[in-house]
Amino acid sequence: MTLALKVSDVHKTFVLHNQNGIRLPVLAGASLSVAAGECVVLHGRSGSGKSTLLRTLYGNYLTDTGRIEVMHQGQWLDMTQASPRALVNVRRQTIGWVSQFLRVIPRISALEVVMQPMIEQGGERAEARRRAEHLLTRLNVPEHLWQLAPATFSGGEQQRVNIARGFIADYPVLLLDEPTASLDAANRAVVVELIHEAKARGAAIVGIFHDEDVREQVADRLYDIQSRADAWPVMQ
Ligand SMILES: Nc1ncnc2c1ncn2[C@@H]1O[C@H](COP(=O)(O)OP(=O)(O)OP(=O)(O)O)[C@@H](O)[C@H]1O
Repeated sequence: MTLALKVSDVHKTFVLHNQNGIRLPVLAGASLSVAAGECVVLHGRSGSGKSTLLRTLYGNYLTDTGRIEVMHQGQWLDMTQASPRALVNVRRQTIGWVSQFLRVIPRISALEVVMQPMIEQGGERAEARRRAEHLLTRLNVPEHLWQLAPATFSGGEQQRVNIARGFIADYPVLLLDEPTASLDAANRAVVVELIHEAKARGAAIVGIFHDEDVREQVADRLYDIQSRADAWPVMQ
């Protein structure tokens, strides 16, 4: 078993500075390891901290304590101590993020939006284009939309463009934040296939899936988040 991600004793408290400095303790000693080719699904009641943990793994939130080590270009790198420059490099080469929301870039065509992560990794344009077209076809994004900027696309079309963008590059680690939310059954099935293919090539995946059916199809194991808010009252 080759580990790709090691999370040790991560604590995270939100401090609401504009609300009298109220402290919201959310993560209390989160610890998990994820191997290459494995999909771990975050599990817990609403508000238990699933999104917080996923965002923390991507370096979006600072931690109070703990380590988040990722195997990056042959070496372990602690994301909690990484410089902004290292973080950018990790996100370009090692950790992919797929959510249901597309950050729309004005005037850039859907095809270019999807190709971009692979080109940033140093991929050939022709190969990136071939893969992007293949993914957009699989995700049922009509061909007449490919040359248009996705700003005017429907919510579901934008979501599928974003999924194609998230799966085009072969990231060693993938973080999936409800990528199937509000997709129809046919497109949900495509995303499940993409996840199986990513696992088969050795991606280590951490995801949140509210759809139980999808969860059962992709999860190798569940990681139960023991919410700190269950144990601690909100403190000032
Ligand atoms: N940026 C933030 N600032 C302050 N509090 C936050 C922030 N993000 C999340 N929280 C709080 O942290 C707690 C956990 O939220 P989080 O979104 O991680 O839960 P979740 O398990 O993903 O919930 P759901 O299943 O409903 O999406 C909640 O009480 C939420 O209010």
